[in-house]
Amino acid sequence: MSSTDNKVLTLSEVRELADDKNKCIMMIDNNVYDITRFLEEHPGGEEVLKEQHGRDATNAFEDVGHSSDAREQMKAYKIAKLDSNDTKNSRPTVVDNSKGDTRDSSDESGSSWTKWIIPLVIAVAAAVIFKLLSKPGQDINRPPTAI
Ligand code: HEM
Repeated sequence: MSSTDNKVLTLSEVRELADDKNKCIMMIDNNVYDITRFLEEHPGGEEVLKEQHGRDATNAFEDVGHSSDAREQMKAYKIAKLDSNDTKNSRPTVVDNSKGDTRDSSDESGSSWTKWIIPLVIAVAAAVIFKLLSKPGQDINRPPTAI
């Protein structure tokens, strides 16, 4: 855990930070990043990042389909979380899974397991039904036992 884990910035504080045009500050998924140091290293180039300065770059970031390596890398540039009062307004174009709920990103793990649990249940049910149906013709070979 880094010291930035507990830091929270409001949208106006982020905007103040972004007044410094020599920096590159952006919000992705309700976290605030200072990626000034990363500009030159970014495989996608500096320009695309500079365009997002002071903005919510969640959509732009997701549209590229960044690798898990990229997601790992970005943690090093996180400076704070976005204040939960500001999370809705800052990402108006993002499809909001939490229906306006502004709890933190631990919600996401909740929604991701639901994606595979339904197919899993269906697969298990199908396997059980298949097993029941394919039991070698017990009823045919074995006469009913007299009581
Ligand atoms: C801290 C934030 C970011 C990090 C750490 C990061 C990192 C990376 C990395 C490692 C790659 C190489 C491909 C991959 O591994 O996915 C990449 C490619 C790229 N990134 Fe980013 N990125 C960040 C933010 C952004 C943003 C906000 C945008 C869009 C505005 C963007 C646009 C691109 C583009 C266009 C590519 C090139 C994709 C390609 O050539 O296939 N990145 N980024």
